[in-house]
Amino acid sequence: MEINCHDNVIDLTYPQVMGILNVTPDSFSDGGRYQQLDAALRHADTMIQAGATFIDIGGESTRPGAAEVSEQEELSRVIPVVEKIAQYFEVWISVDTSKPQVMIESAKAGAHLINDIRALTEPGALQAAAQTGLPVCLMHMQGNPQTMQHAPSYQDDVVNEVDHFFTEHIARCVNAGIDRQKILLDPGFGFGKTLQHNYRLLANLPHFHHFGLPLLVGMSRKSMIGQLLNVAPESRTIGSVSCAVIAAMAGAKIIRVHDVKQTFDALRIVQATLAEK
Ligand SMILES: Nc1nc2[nH]c(SCC(=O)O)nc2c(=O)[nH]1
Repeated sequence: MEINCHDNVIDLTYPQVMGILNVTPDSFSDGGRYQQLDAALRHADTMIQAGATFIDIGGESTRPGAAEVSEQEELSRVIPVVEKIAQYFEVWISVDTSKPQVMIESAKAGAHLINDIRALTEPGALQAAAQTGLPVCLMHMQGNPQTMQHAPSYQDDVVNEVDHFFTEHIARCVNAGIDRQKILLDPGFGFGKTLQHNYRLLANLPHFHHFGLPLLVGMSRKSMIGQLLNVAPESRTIGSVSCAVIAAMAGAKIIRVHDVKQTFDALRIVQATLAEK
């Protein structure tokens, strides 16, 4: 399994690490630390040195209750970082955005992947993503960041509802001219899910392999770990790596994390194990 962008191909036979770079003032676990360009580039370099294949740049915090960010503000946060990382580093650049203009400008600046927690549902986003020609990650979310954690519930089993969501949004993307082989799927841990919903999705990740598309997962330092361990986000590394190993052993191909070195080392163990299956 692989993904490609402008003749860059990433072999996804084994799971890869995506390092999180929040260039926001209010992200839940590292908000404000990388808002300055030099700090952002230093952190990107650290994560690349630690084994990250992707760097995911986010200019809008999606923490429940986080402030909305204007298009201009998000562009001013994200584009300079994309430009400099593309200029100085050999790494796949993912941009975590729902805004069409941020997608377009990021592609021009050298991004390789569009990562949209709203699955290209904002006005103009689908057309913008198709126009860039970049691979896209479609993530499931119930509701929106402001309301999604107010008693999430599913009529059917959460796995079946996420599966239906993927079917619907893959078709929507293909109809808009996006190559099906450029789509990645993500169940959206913590986005409109209870603790049980999150672990039901983790326990049943192999269910989604029937789409024949790479799975991207993001559980790093999230409340699905905090609610079990009762520790602050920066103390959830072991829980996060545990989730990464479970997901990678279940066939997830891209693991989106804060703790790159620890996850990279754990995925080396996973790779040695999967190679002997
Ligand atoms: N694809 C994808 N993108 C994401 N962006 C965030 S922002 C909240 C946080 O990092 O806790 N989460 C995710 C995720 O789970 N999957």
